[in-house]
Amino acid sequence: MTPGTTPRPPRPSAGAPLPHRPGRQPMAAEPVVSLREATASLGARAVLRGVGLTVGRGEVVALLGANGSGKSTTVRAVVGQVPLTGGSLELFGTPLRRFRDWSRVGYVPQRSGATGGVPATVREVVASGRLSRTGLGRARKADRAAVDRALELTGLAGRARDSVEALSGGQQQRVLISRALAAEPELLIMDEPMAGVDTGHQRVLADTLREQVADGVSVLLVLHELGPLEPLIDRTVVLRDGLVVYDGPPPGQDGGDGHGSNDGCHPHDTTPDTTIRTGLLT
Ligand SMILES: Nc1ncnc2c1ncn2[C@@H]1O[C@H](COP(=O)(O)OP(=O)(O)OP(=O)(O)O)[C@@H](O)[C@H]1O
Repeated sequence: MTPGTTPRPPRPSAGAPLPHRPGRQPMAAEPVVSLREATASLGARAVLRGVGLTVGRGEVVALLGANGSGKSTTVRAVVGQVPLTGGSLELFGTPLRRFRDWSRVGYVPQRSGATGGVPATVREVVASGRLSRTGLGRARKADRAAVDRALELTGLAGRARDSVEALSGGQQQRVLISRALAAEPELLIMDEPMAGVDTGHQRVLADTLREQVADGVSVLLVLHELGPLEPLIDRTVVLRDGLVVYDGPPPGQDGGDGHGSNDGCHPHDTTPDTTIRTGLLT
């Protein structure tokens, strides 16, 4: 990704933590992610067939759906790793082709080794998340402090000097989350961040995410189940076969009519509960 050079704007103050946010409205501002009628192919397969997805400033959106429905491809398209064959994508109001400010975006890919086979310590991998801010320049005090904080937030401070290869799969996943947090992004995109993480650390990560959200960070998550993140989620978007089949409140936050709100962009033909369960279980 291209390191950004533009200084980031001041964040809104953190204020009180947000314990539960049913019915919370997205903040009025241009969306941080605006994907419209997106199509994309992998090999010969049309994987995204007209996906519309927005993430408002300060909003937490969960992307759900069955295996192969196109969730990872959608978020990979959002971070510029999968080219669109049609439709449009804007990040922070800027078309992707002109977007350079990647330090504003933290991305945790679907579970993969944290080192890519290169021997490195936990701290080195987490510090690499800072490169989008520092480039290849020397790490300054603020950079070192951001890395320390990212390590603490995921419970890895005590493992900072260890080789990543000596960590378990779930611990490596936490390294990748730390790496994304180290950049102090305004938009966090995480593809199944809880995969392989034990329940205790899932709660720690949920608390961490809650702090990020309270600090004004927008979040797009690929999830298979809402789990401990459920109270944080403003909106769920369900994909099926490369199309959005539901876009609205998560189950239990839909005001009781079972249909939730529709932003007019996406058809939804069944209740959130049914759709989400169907999306997850088919
Ligand atoms: N490199 C590839 N080449 C060809 N097809 C691919 C490739 N990667 C993914 N696909 C196909 O794209 C479709 C969507 O895959 P994607 O990984 O986006 O799904 P997903 O919803 O994230 O699934 P999961 O829940 O299993 O992670 C699948 O049918 C998959 O087979």
